[in-house]
Amino acid sequence: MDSLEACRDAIDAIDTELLALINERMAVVERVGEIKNKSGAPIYRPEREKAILQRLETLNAEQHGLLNAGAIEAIFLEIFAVARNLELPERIVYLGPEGTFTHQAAESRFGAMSEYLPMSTIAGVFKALESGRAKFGVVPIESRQDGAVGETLDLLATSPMKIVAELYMPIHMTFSTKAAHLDGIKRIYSKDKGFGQCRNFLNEHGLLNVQQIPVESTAKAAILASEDPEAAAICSHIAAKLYGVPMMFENIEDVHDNTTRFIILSDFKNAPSGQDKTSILAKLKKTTRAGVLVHFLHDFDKAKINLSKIESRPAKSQEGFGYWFFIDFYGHIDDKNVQKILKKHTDEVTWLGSYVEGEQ
Ligand SMILES: O=C(O)C(=O)C[C@]1(C(=O)O)C=C[C@@H](O)C=C1
Repeated sequence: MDSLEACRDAIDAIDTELLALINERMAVVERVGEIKNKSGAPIYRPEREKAILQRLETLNAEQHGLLNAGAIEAIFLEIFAVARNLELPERIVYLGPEGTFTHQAAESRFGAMSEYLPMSTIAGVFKALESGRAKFGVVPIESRQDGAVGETLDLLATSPMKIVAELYMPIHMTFSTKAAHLDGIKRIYSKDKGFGQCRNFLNEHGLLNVQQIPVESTAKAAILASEDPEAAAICSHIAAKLYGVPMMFENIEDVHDNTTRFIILSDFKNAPSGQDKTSILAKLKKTTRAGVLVHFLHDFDKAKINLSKIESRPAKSQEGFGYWFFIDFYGHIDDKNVQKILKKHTDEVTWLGSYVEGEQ
């Protein structure tokens, strides 16, 4: 096969086989959809998708395939997204507008074929889910640099929606503007966290004294900057491109491996995958009494359960000043040792979801 033409003929022949195989797979998927729709079982099964990816990655390594794990994931995540759509088209609501990092996160999991509904606030995402306007919701929950997204935690505390998946995405910011020079810029728009993540850049470019206007999202910042030549936006690459704002500087974030953790919300419980995390909210009684939290955490130690995170938030509905604790740990709600703890603290703990641990 030394000519370009011969190579292309070979590719065409392989693509014909691939297409037939993918269609064959989708016919089986359609059958799965019928079975699930009869029983009302959830369509999205992150633990099954994880198992498929792991099996294929192992197989690929044994066969010394040319694809790396990232490539296998990219191809198959899109296949899963198409498959889910075939089983039952489901709408995904996310913190918009179009072009937010959350939009990017949602697309990475639900593919190009799904129907998306952008909301301008995190509360709007929860509302759309609770009213049944969408099956899945995607919101940010924490950033490596700025910590927790308080609004998401507060809404998790009161919503019946559960976390069904988590995903980590690297965050790169641009400084985008229609102005020709930096000194023509009178205001900068971004999400509040956007300013925090680019403090060094703003300082180095003498922009700390320029008015900073926090808006709901980095995409909204790009829209505003697209309408105002005296403004700039700290926003994503996608948003700058989508709204036609030239990028003056790219990758302006202080920490280049800045990552945001997103959660996917829905109304079902995942089956255990063997590599799960669980999120709970602990409203411990009498938080002013010494040792309450220590005693609670000691139960995890005794049960040999590792915590991955603990975050305290001022309680919203307790008398006086109290705290709620958002805790993530390794394990699934159905695990025996987890059940034991949850039963012991049944009136203090709210289960927020068990889901496959995301790759960082
Ligand atoms: O196995 C299932 O439950 C399916 O629905 C099939 C399938 C797939 O394409 O392999 C699709 C969606 C689920 O999220 C997991 C796997």
